[in-house]
Amino acid sequence: MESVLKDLSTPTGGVEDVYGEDCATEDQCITPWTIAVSSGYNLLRDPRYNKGLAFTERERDAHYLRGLLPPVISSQELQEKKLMQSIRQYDVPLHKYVAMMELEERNERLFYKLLIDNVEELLPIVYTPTVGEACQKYGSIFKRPQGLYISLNEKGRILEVLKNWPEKSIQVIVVTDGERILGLGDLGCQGMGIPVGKLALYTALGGVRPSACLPITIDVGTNNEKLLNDEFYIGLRQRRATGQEYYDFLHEFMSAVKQNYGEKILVQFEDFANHNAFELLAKYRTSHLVFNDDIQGTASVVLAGLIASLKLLGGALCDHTFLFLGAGEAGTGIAELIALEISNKTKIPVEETRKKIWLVDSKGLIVSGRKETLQAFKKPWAHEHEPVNNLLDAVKAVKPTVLIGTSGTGRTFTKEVVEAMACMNKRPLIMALSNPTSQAECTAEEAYTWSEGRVVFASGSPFPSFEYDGKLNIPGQANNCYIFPGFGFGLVMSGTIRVHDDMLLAASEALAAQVTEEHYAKGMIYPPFADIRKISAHIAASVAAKAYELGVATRLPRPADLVKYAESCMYTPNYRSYR
Ligand SMILES: O=C([O-])CC(=O)C(=O)O
Ligand SMILES: [Mg+2]
Repeated sequence: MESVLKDLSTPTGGVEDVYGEDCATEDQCITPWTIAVSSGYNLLRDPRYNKGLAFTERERDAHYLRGLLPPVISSQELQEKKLMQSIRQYDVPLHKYVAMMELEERNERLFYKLLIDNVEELLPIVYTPTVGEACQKYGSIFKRPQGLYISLNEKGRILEVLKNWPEKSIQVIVVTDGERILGLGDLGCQGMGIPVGKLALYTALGGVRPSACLPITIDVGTNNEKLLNDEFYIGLRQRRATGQEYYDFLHEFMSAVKQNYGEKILVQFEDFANHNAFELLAKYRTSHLVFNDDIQGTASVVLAGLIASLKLLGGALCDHTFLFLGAGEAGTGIAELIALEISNKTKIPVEETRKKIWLVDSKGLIVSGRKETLQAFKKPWAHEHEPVNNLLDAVKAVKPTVLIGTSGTGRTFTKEVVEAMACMNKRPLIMALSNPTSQAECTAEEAYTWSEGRVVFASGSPFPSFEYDGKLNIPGQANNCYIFPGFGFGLVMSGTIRVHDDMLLAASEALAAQVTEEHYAKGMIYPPFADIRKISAHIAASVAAKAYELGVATRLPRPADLVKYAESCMYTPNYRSYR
């Protein structure tokens, strides 16, 4: 076995063709792939094509289903109604999650139909916050593997592993190494719930075909002692590989992906730890189509909220002062995009526009005196100031109009902090972005109460509406899921080969433009999720337009109406008729 595998990974005759019959020379092994029409019992067990009781009489005859189903024929709408009823019967969100995952494995179109038609209700189940709990317990709830697992055991053979995935025309990969899952830390191999969840949203919110989506978890070990000692843990039982070993492995992965899928495959990095995320993005952004959701997606969604919020706060972006708690991927990513947007609008150099943006990390305000010991991604934010060692004092010193939490640590926007913001600003803007809900810097209720109803509030995970002094406040969900599905779809539909920061700005502006007067009246700075497919089409169109303008789009000629084109390319989950 060993020698065969070695031969396979270094083909001699057929160029770069590990399994293919066409190019392999006679001394090479090939895989006898077959393509078959699914019918009968197998058709009912193929989630892509199964329609359950919705198969028509004619289909039951033509596809050997007679007797395999009870006589009744249901519509997809009735199936949807039944499933929503059964999901609503579970009190525990994790049970709803498991029910949804089981549906995805049984009947893919019905899964997406439910998700699209009930997006506000089901997003918190298949996504934050419930997906966080699912990852923590992934080993116990694990039944059938989803996505592709690439562990250090596969070193030297990653291309082969990619070939084992049954779908060949992949357009989007979401990959994690599980080291920083939401604000929950290192969950190792169990981080798989995140790429799976993100890609479900690529399809439901963005319209990418499910078969074109590939979730991947790279397992280089975990430093989570609890998991290492958990008998149900599903990953490698070793501490994380680091340094050269880690980067070599990631490089093999990135090379194999490009070799297998070509130039136009989008790789979305998700929930990598700070110490790798910035480096990986910097390294691969010039050679691959890569997008870091935690740095760039979060930045784009927050900037959209800020642009929209100006209607409520007044002034232009350049008139505001920003303070962040948390100087990791999200914090510095958002800060940089704000600085870039202000610079573009005012023509002031970005080195200057950064000066209205301040960050606090675990050691206090980032100031020039700390420059020597700061990690590279924090250095641009080390402005002249005396040391300040806690958030409350930083608020008092910097006097921000906007306070943004990206620390991954819950309960850090205390009553004193919110009151200080409310004391200095008629309408303070506060964003508690850390996920899941347990890690939010404060709740919506706290923000509205402590500011006497004056705050404009948004959070990363959803909070319910809250009535203060007779007025209903609807908190925004400043989550990157507003952006990445439409953003990625825009790249895919235009055949774009590189991501440029201007595309992020285009996405922010497209999202902000979807907020209407009616929304503003309710204190909203994001449009409702119920409209997300339309929103995604607009984001996709703006991103594609920018890609064409920059000359990195390869789908030529450029469609004249990009919004219409986006809408026409989107996957819809309605059942298809079978001949
Ligand atoms: O997954 C989410 O809800 C947002 C996100 O990327 C993160 O928190 O890492
Ligand atoms: Mg993330």
